[in-house]
Amino acid sequence: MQRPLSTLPLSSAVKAKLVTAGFHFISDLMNLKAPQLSREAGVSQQEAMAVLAELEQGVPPPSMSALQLLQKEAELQSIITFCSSLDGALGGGVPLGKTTEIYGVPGIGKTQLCLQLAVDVQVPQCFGGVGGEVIFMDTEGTFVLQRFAELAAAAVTHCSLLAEDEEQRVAMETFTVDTILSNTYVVRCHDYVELLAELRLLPSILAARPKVRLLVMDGMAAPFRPLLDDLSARTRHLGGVALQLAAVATGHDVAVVVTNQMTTRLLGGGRSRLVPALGELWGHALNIRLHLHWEGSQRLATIAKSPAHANVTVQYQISSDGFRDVDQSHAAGAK
Ligand SMILES: Nc1ncnc2c1ncn2[C@@H]1O[C@H](COP(=O)(O)OP(=O)(O)OP(=O)(O)O)[C@@H](O)[C@H]1O
Repeated sequence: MQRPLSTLPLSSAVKAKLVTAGFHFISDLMNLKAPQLSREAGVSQQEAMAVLAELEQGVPPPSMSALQLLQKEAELQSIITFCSSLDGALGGGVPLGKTTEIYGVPGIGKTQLCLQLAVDVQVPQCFGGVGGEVIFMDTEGTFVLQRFAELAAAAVTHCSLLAEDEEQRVAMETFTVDTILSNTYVVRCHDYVELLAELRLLPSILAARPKVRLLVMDGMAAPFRPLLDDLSARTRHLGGVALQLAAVATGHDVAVVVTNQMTTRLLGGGRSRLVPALGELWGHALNIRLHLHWEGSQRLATIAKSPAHANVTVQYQISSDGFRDVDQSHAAGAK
């Protein structure tokens, strides 16, 4: 596990300069001398020497007992996907407090699932939801308002049909398309600089909006494409992003969901295969990876990585109402 620079007792101005220059972990600084650090991070020689002196001192990492971790895990809820077979495979849905990546080929339904989750996170608690709000970071203009409103309307209709007691009928008064739209905060990021800046603001945004339970980052690879010629900077930035997302997930009990595209990896001998973009290190940094793919004309979701669940594959479809089970005789999710 890499130690973040934020654990060092440095001034926030120096930390900000280091992060802007792409230094996020103690290991990023390990083999640097003060003049190089000063040059690369835009800090004074004195500040660079102070940073390196702190590294030598070492700081004990924060810790939590296994029992505390177990209690925290037990309290964490999940966001239902409205596809009961996927919820079952994930142990109840997309978990709060964890980072989840959805990857797959274009058109397979990554954005549709993100939009669906952005609606579902707002399902009232008395229907089995978490009654939260959502921040949707959109890097490629994929947040299509009309489609989102369509999914919201379908979810509202679904829940209103299920409402059977007074508590649920009262909850429906504030679970409307309008409230879903007004509890969805859309942030458009055009490049990695904007994205990194937004991420740095996230802790204060989340402090101001304590009901946010889902952070979606749709299109993780796109902003970093310009850095393909500078792989070490890209790796450093991605490492920092993964760390910030993990901190948001655990520190604010938020489900962090990112989407990733596929890229071609050459295997030699003229052979190639499709793999998730952004590399192995990125993949290791996330808690759960969900692979959406085709089998003939059938859409499948496979849990490619999870610390707690088997690598199960389930079928799903995208209907006009949204992300759903193939067998509609299954419950659609909310209870
Ligand atoms: N109203 C709808 N009714 C049924 N299916 C729809 C509807 N809207 C979108 N879809 C399906 O969703 C697909 C698009 O999915 P989505 O945009 O989530 O793909 P993606 O995996 O995010 O792709 P990319 O990597 O290109 O962004 C469409 O090709 C279509 O099959």
